[in-house]
Amino acid sequence: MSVSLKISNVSKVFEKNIALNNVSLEIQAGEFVCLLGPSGCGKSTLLRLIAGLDKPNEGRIYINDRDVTNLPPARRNFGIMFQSYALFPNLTAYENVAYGLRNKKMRNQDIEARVDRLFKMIKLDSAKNRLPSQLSGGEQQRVALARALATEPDFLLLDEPLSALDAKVRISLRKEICSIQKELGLTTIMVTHDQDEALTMADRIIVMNKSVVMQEGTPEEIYERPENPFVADFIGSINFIDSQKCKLYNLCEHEKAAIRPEKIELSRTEKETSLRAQIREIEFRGFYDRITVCVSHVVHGDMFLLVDVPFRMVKTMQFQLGEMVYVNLPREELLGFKTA
Ligand SMILES: Nc1ncnc2c1ncn2[C@@H]1O[C@H](COP(=O)(O)OP(=O)(O)OP(=O)(O)O)[C@@H](O)[C@H]1O
Repeated sequence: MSVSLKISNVSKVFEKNIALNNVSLEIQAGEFVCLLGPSGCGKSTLLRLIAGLDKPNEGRIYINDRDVTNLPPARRNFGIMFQSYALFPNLTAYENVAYGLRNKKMRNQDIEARVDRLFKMIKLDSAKNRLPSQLSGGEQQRVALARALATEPDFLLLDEPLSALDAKVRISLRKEICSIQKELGLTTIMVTHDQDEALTMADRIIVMNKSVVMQEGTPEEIYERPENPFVADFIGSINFIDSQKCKLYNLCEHEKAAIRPEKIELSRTEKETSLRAQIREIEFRGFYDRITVCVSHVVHGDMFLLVDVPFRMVKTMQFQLGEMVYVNLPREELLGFKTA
């Protein structure tokens, strides 16, 4: 069974350090939510409170509308997976997964059936009898996932589960975790500071900074409509344009505008709204080039913009360093913010 979770006005203080400041969240049954934010913003603390490994100073935590704020971790029925694989080194992969079930005094044949099913799910059937030291990092993390799922938890907590793995393994495990989560319909909360991970895996992202929630929404909402400069800057790349330049170039009425590098158009032909700019830097990024252009003004100085040009256009246009070009900032792609 999958459960809903509710965090209501939760604060946590460590001595004089405020780790969480009046945080409220609702997570639906079966939802995959990512807590995303820079180091020290309070993500892991929130996860620990949900698990019951720590208690909030203020606020309540509910599982399926039942107040569990004072319930010990063992009675909250969650599975958890950490960054460090944390497998028992002296037990085989199989016994690591079976461990929680043996503790529950489940019958041997039932344990066998369930553990076999889990090894099929993580596609590691052939490595069941190996010790953790005989498994790669990615394989160990898959065993850790199977172990977290073995007791059929009501929800799954993942604390940076992929950050110790190399890039390729990380990407394939992202997909595996997502498909297993969807297959089981299991409410899942994952802590990460990796924006790509959150954007590709989550149904909903909760962006945190300095102990508070800055914005929550689907990956598309967070990326396309960030509500404040912090979120705009933390997720993806972005150019900020100050109010003086906004007015000077007739861009928008806001105090601060922002535009993502891939939304800016670079060309050799002038448009009514385009600005003259010089190419100052070309950085090869594989499937696109990141080009830095400079729009100069004799009185108001330089405005540097990052522009992402897709690979095919790079090939046909052959932009050169130092070349004068036109940049167009489509008005509908400009995000406007009030400065604090
Ligand atoms: N047991 C503790 N004692 C004192 N301060 C703590 C404790 N745990 C966390 N903190 C502080 O609370 C704040 C939030 O920490 P937390 O671990 O939740 O951040 P985080 O977002 O998970 O960071 P990271 O991505 O680096 O793990 C930090 O300032 C941290 O130093």
